[in-house]
Amino acid sequence: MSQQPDLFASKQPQTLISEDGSAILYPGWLTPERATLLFAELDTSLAWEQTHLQMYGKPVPIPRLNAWYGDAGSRYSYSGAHFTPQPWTAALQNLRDELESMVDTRFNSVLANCYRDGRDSVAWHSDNERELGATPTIASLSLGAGRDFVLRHKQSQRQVRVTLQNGDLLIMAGRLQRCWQHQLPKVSGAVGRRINLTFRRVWK
Ligand SMILES: O=C(O)CCC(=O)C(=O)O
Ligand SMILES: [Fe+2]
Repeated sequence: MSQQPDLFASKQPQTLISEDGSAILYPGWLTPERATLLFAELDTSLAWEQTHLQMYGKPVPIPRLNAWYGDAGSRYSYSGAHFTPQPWTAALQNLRDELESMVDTRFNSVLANCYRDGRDSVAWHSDNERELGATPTIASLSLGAGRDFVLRHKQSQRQVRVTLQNGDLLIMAGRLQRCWQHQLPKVSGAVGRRINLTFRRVWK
């Protein structure tokens, strides 16, 4: 018997984590057509930079490109590097408005990451900088190549792994950044370019 294609079920939100914070996945939040257009636009138009972090007094390039956009004054620091946001582009502002009508949060900034290939990655971390507040709601939109994203509970070490695909939205909220870490591991073999946008609220 052939399997019924999962046309509608796959569009239902999936609760990945509901204890010690929440992580909810909205598969295909953007249609593949819109996601692919948006990927191409952001890839060529955002002010991508190579950030260096100081490690034992030496500048070390992080394994991805990034760009920071937001309201004036939403200054953000991250592992000792300071970012002053670029003003919103029309595309990013439209997305922010759509996301704000979905979740009960005002986002005043967005961190864009570009993973050029499988060697680019994000190491284990929590988005727990003070200026995000104790229980930040973070909206993470994935565009381009699918990549695995892993969450790990700080105490129990329990892991939750999900492949984030073109157009998928992940909402992380509540105590998630206090109780869990996350990473985007490197992958061997050919993998395409990926852009991730994390919309955040930075408290001044
Ligand atoms: O690229 C991703 O999906 C995650 C990025 C991330 O964790 C971050 O920028 O804090
Ligand atoms: Fe993160």
